[in-house]
Amino acid sequence: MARTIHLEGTTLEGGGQLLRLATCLSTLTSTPISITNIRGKRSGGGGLKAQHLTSVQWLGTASNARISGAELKSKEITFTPGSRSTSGLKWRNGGDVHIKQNTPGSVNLVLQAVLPCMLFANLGSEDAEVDEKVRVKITGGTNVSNSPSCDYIEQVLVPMLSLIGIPPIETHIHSRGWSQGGATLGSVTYILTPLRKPLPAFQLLDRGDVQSVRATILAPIDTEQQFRDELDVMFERLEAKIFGSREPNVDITFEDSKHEKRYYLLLVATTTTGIRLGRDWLYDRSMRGVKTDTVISSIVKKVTDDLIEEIEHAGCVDEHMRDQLVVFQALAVGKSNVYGGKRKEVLVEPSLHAKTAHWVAKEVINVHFDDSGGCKGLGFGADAEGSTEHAITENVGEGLEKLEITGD
Ligand SMILES: Nc1ncnc2c1ncn2[C@@H]1O[C@H](COP(=O)(O)OP(=O)(O)OP(=O)(O)O)[C@@H](O)[C@H]1O
Repeated sequence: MARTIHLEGTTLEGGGQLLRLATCLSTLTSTPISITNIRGKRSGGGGLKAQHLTSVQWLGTASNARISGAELKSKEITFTPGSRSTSGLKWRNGGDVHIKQNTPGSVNLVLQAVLPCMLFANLGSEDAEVDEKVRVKITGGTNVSNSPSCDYIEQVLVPMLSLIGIPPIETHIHSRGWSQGGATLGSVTYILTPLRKPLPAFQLLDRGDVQSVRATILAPIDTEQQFRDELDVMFERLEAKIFGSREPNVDITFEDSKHEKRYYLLLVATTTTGIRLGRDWLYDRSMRGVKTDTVISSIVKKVTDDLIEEIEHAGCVDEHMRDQLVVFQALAVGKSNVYGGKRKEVLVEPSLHAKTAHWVAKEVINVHFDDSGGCKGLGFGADAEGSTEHAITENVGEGLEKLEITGD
């Protein structure tokens, strides 16, 4: 049995992402891990919330893991996946999966934890029904502060994953789940195709020019015109900064959020090389008491300012995408490079989330990220032709198709 790798949960960002990435890599590579002081840098004492517990339990069931400490508020877990040569990974690709939370915990943070497992798990398995698509329905929050929204996943993450060689993923939002304006549960189904071959190294080095911008507004219906007007004025003012000498191409869509406290704006720039840069904002507590007019103009200003910053550094990833690609760099075959851009001639530093992901990948699977964002990946599945190292059994894990976590 491999030695258990210990991770201190207060390291760097010290939030839930450390736990998600560590358990995901542990599951795929059958590496036992323990984590102490989980989410130790978060207010309220840290520990597992429903969203984190959901991910850990799904991955634990998929890998037939022995887990201790998997309960709400727990600050410490050990996660020992079953050895592949004996029990194998129980997750078999294909079919329907429903992961249900009864709180509006971010569905996309659950997706962040389970997606690499669903994409990579069957590499090297001779029996794998690799042609079968996986339809994963996740219940919870679709628009939650400090996490990717479903709109961001659909318009930014999925196209970026396609660029690096992941088969296209369909997004079907059935209903919105909000963390603002009273807790509301929503659900979304992602339809994905598991990888047939190890993921080759990828190079995201050429940003290209911005050729279009899409604005997605979710807000009370009576604010539609004001939102559109504010955006029109803003785009006119910033035209040269966004499009340079190109013809401006802006598309605005509006959806009624059906609640006076639910405002969300996402701006996505698409470049000539297919790169997507996204920035968004969800109305939150910090804006309570602020008048509607001011709410709208502040959101429009904040999100456009953030997008301009992303455009000006000329890198191939926005701040949030950078850490979300780390797991794919870490598992790919060969050295993948992701250019993060420059500010005042100096390379943009990886965010704390990205640095944390680099650290977790180094600790759990011993891959190293250099200062410019390059990483020679593990080559997951590349040595598995005919071997059992990354192969899995045919069994479908009991309980994987339907997982329900209750509690806060
Ligand atoms: N606006 C956003 N758009 C896209 N992705 C985002 C956005 N905000 C945060 N993220 C991503 O969501 C993840 C958040 O990780 P983090 O550890 O902060 O989450 P968490 O599980 O909610 O933890 P905690 O509750 O401990 O903060 C990161 O991958 C980050 O890049």
